[in-house]
Amino acid sequence: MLDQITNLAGLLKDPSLLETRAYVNGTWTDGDKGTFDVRNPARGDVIAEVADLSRAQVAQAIDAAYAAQKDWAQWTGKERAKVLRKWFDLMMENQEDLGTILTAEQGKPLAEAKGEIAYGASFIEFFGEEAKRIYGETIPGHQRDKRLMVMKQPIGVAASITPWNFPNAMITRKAGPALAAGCAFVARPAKETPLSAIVLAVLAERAGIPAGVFNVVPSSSSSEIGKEFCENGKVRKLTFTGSTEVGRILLKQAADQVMKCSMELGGNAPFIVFDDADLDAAVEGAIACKFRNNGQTCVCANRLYVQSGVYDAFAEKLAAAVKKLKVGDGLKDGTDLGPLINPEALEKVREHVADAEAKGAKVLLGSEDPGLGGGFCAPLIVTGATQEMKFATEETFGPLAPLFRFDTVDEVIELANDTIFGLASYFYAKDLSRVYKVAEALEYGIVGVNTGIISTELAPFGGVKQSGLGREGSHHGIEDYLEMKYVCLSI
Ligand SMILES: NC(=O)c1ccc[n+]([C@@H]2O[C@H](COP(=O)([O-])OP(=O)(O)OC[C@H]3O[C@@H](n4cnc5c(N)ncnc54)[C@H](O)[C@@H]3O)[C@@H](O)[C@H]2O)c1
Ligand SMILES: O=C[C@H](O)CS(=O)(=O)O
Repeated sequence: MLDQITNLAGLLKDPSLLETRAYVNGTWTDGDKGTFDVRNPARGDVIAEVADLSRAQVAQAIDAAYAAQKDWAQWTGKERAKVLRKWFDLMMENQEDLGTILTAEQGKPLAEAKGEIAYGASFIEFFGEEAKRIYGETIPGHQRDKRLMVMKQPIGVAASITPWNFPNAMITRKAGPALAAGCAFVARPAKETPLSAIVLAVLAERAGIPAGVFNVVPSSSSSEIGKEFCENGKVRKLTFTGSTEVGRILLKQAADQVMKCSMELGGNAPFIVFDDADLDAAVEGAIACKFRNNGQTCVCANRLYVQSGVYDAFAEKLAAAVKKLKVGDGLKDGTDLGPLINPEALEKVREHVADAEAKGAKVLLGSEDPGLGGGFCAPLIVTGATQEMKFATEETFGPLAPLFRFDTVDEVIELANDTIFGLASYFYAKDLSRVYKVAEALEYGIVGVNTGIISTELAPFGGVKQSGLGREGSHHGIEDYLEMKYVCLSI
């Protein structure tokens, strides 16, 4: 039987990091709607009661951000860089506690949670440095008395809506460039995982980020808060990470104000193993890519295409590796796979397996129940997968690896691109000509070649087709929070 978390603060080196109120204009604030429960997905027990803000309170946070942004934009890039560096330092000094809070509310193994804290903090570090490099330009005039300039200026108030699967990094990947650019930020985290967002505000306050510049507005309501973000005239930027379905809703709502939007949406990643691949490396990459966060990432392999000549060998090697994965409580040492976020997520995995079996697939591994109850699921491998099965077009978002067979390069490119999504893709091959041609032919924003992990703050992360708009990370990432102003000077 799994232990209950009866006192989350008692698990922390610094219990004061566990805050449950909202952070608005530098003030810790209760919710007009009372509180909502945050549950640990491993056990289902309530670990915190968090302030439930009303739409009116969120409007007040937007007002505060609008007022604070004027002064924040006057800070030099170097001054902003200094407080962002302090924020980064505090995240890393408290990495263990932030990881424990994250695992308690999201379920992922503590080692992964601590890894997310470092990954999330890296965006604050990187964009703090970029704050000093927001360059304009001068352009030779079109007439002798004209001097042309381009200025880069902060867009204003940025409103953020983020998912539960990376409750730290999906916020910092936005707040980093936003604050570095001189914007103010209002974050509405997922109701499943608000604690990781709130503790970012605790550390922002300690770092000296001015009141009103970074605000966290937890709420059990999602659509009402989304409408406030889209309809409030003081919001200049909507930055969303989540499903394509919700992204569409928000884009339609934001259209009324022609609001600038960044969209990091759903995926359906192909993972292709060619017959000249290093199979052991491909298995290692498939484990990392498919089962990170229990398959609950936007860039997880959703479809594994294996060339006929190596299909059986790859399936055998993958099964041997998957059998070693330990399912259990994320707070316990040695756990590789925690629980899924909720019972509905487990049901979707079961639905995809049942659909595949009904259409002729075979469950190679993972049919047994891990016997832990709750949202725990044994990692699964299915063989005989075909494009007619649900997981060919829908994100499974769970620990299910369907193996598709293919014969030719042209065939697998067509299969891999046969989706409305275009976020991440992966393939393993050695022939240089094949590597270059396949990387060019895949219709995705991200291509991993001989690797299953592509995530870094140094690179532009984002999708094409219905996987999103814009990029997060890299020097490109700050452009989404800047406006370009052309000045024509007559002398
Ligand atoms: N591209 C990326 O970087 C990226 C990263 C992580 C997750 N995702 C995607 O997110 C999805 C999983 O996360 P999820 O289940 O939280 O997604 P979701 O779209 O259901 O929810 C995302 C956020 O939007 C909020 N929301 C839901 N409906 C809303 C509405 N009508 N108006 C305003 N806000 C609303 C939710 O409360 C949550 O905070 C997957 O599709 C995954 O691929 C994408
Ligand atoms: O779920 C999607 C995140 O963007 C995952 S990561 O950025 O690859 O860690």
